[in-house]
Amino acid sequence: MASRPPFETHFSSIFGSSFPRSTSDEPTVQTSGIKLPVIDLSHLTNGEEVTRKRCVKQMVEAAKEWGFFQVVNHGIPKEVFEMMFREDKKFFDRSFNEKVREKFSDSSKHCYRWGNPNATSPTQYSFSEAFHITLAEILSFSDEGNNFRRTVAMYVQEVARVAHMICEILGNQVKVNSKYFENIFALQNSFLRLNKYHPCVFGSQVFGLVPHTDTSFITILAQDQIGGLELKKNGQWIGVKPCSDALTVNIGDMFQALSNGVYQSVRHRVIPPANVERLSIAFFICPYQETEIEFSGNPKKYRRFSFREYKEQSERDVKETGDKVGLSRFLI
Ligand SMILES: O=C(O)CCC(=O)C(=O)O
Ligand SMILES: [Fe+2]
Repeated sequence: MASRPPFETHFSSIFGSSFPRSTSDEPTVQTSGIKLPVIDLSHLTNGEEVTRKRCVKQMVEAAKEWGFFQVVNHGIPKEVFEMMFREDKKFFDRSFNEKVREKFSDSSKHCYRWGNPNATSPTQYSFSEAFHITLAEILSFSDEGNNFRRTVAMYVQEVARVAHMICEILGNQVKVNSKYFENIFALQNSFLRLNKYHPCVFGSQVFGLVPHTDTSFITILAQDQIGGLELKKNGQWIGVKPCSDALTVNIGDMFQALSNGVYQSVRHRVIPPANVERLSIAFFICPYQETEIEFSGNPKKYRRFSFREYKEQSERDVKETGDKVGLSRFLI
């Protein structure tokens, strides 16, 4: 049984096989000569105070200027990634029918996505499949005869430690109470998204994942060595080169709001691979539905809102416009 979703048939049934080329999202890609900041996390724990301060400064500057950075020496053993990617591959290798049919729990009806059934233009279509797991759901998985649950739980524990450290450091610089993230890090509303990207026969106008910002506080991404992630900086799309042993961290909308716009939740997208498949694993640190997001200083750039309100507004906007309007809706 084939594991690949029927992207081509689906895409052609919506748009036909020859569609007008769109110019709505610039294809400019600059990959050479620009390097994402790399933060060595061992400097936070092993170094002298001056080294630690320098490291914090680098991270804060990266969050302000890029909204993206890579972290190395994060202390997560290589085997943890190897095991997680093995389970990830096994999940996507199941037959397409099984993936569509599978319901892991009542609250996860939309846990498996492929393509985009609501796309009204080719540029809104993602040539990828994704599996969302909220951390609360992990415990409800059965682990009969496979290691999926155990591996995900182990992976999350490791990545959460790194995420917590980064959130606290970044929060500290923008007046966020040091206890703030302790509560969030019960992690029940954070989630993991496994992404699988497929080569696309329709050319470079179709994305692996459409341009978007993340709704999270931060997102921590592990990716294989294929590449394709791009971020927008000064109006240009820049490729994020995979770097073995590094995790990619990006600021999401919640941290942009909490920091009064100091940290940047930057648009990013994925270009489909040419003739191989690509896997990535994104861990989204999110508040609880009721958590109120508000900068604690003055003047405030955004009005106070709850995470639930933000998500509901985004869902309405996506339905009506095909895109999330995002934080500009909450400007004062
Ligand atoms: O796969 C990637 O490189 C990026 C994934 C991503 O942006 C997301 O899942 O929100
Ligand atoms: Fe993203």
